[in-house]
Amino acid sequence: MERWPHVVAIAFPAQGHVGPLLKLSCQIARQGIRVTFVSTASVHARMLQASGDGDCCCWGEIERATVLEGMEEVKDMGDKEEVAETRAKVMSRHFQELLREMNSSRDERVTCVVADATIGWAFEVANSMGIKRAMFWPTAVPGLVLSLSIPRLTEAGMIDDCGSASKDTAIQLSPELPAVKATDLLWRCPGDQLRQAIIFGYCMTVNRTVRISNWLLCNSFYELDRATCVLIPELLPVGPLTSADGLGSFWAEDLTCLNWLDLQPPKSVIYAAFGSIAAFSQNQFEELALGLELSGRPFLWVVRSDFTNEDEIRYPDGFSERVSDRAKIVSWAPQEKVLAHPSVSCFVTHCGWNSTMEGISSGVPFLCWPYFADQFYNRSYICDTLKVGLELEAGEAEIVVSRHKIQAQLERLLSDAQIKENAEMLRGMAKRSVSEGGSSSTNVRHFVEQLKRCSEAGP
Ligand SMILES: O=c1ccn([C@@H]2O[C@H](COP(=O)(O)OP(=O)(O)O[C@H]3O[C@H](CO)[C@@H](O)[C@H](O)[C@H]3O)[C@@H](O)[C@H]2O)c(=O)[nH]1
Repeated sequence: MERWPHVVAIAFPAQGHVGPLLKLSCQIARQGIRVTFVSTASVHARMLQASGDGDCCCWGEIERATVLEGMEEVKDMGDKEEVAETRAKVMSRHFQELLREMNSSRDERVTCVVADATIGWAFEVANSMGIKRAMFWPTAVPGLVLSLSIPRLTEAGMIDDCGSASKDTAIQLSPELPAVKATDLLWRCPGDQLRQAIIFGYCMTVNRTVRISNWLLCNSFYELDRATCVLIPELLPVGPLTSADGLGSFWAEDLTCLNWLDLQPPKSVIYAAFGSIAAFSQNQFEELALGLELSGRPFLWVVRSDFTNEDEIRYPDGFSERVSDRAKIVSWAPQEKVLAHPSVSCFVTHCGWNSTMEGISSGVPFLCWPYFADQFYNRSYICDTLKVGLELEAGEAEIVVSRHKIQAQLERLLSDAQIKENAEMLRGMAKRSVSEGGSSSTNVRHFVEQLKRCSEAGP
């Protein structure tokens, strides 16, 4: 019987995880691999609804399958740990059933499970069924090295059982990389110990996941992360994972902002967007609004309906009228297209890794305002290592950043010629890595070739 490789991809059910894995899935599918993308029914429904006509170009090339949310079995919705554990248990059980069903009802057996590193259970399931495993690391590569170092750091007393470190801690992952500060630990969630415990728990499973994985993939490119890649030689950077067609978006993109951008002068617009999770206090939201106003420049601001901790979005008095001739506010933007637009001058960001890679791909300088977890490390990476941005926030969620600080940092950023030059250089490197023969596209090709060989060899 003729075999074709069949990859089953599954991500943690959140925008920042589903998006990049779906983009990778599409690349693999375009190279002749059969791909089934697995998520929860609600995630699939959101993506389909967001793409308007119920479909977007890549879905034609990949199949969809669903696993249960796990929410059905959660007893106490207020207990975040219980929610996380129950969901993992239920999803894992259903994922196993799904794989069994696929293996029994198709001519081709599943060749490989490609899964996000945050769902260690998917690797356990695939391992127990003798299916090959590719781990996808969704954030900055040094974060992977940091996660792999947890046992050593705990043993040396540098971090405690909750992943916290004393203020003056500096973790040297490699002589080539700046030391990781206590405030930049991947799992750090200021003011939310429970969330930190959950993320630290995910990071602790990474050692095991790496051990049982046949491939390690990440959303970066070799030239960007050379110093870290030498620490994990088997790592295959396959990024930046981008797609300009809104693939995998959970919200409908407001395309009117592209027409608005067309009307603005080149490199004039401040783009402010904080990913899919970050939520501001009302006070902080107002300072941001007033800081953008004080900049005196045109701005495009993404304000999700759940962007503040209040029931509804409330702008400062008179704000909307005062900025109406130079502001565009949308609830979800076609971010990659926006960042690539010639009118955009800089990116005010929470430093989510996808936003970081998308900003790097477009050569925009960053004004960094991290909110939780890997975003603190990404901020330092952007500002201190890559030198393509400035920071805005001191690292504690409860500290309000004033409108004047926002205005001052925007001015500094936009007049910094070196940052612009560095950003432009990275843009070129990112573009080369994904073009024909570039490091990332070669890595994807090698991965695909190996999958094809595996499938020829059989299970
Ligand atoms: O108006 C918008 C705003 C965002 N996006 C997209 O949404 C994604 C957001 O991803 P990311 O920047 O990584 O932010 P989060 O949604 O916050 O992602 C979570 O997942 C990431 C990957 O693990 C982590 O780096 C983050 O800290 C974590 O919060 C990106 O692809 C953006 O292009 C849009 O398309 N339109």
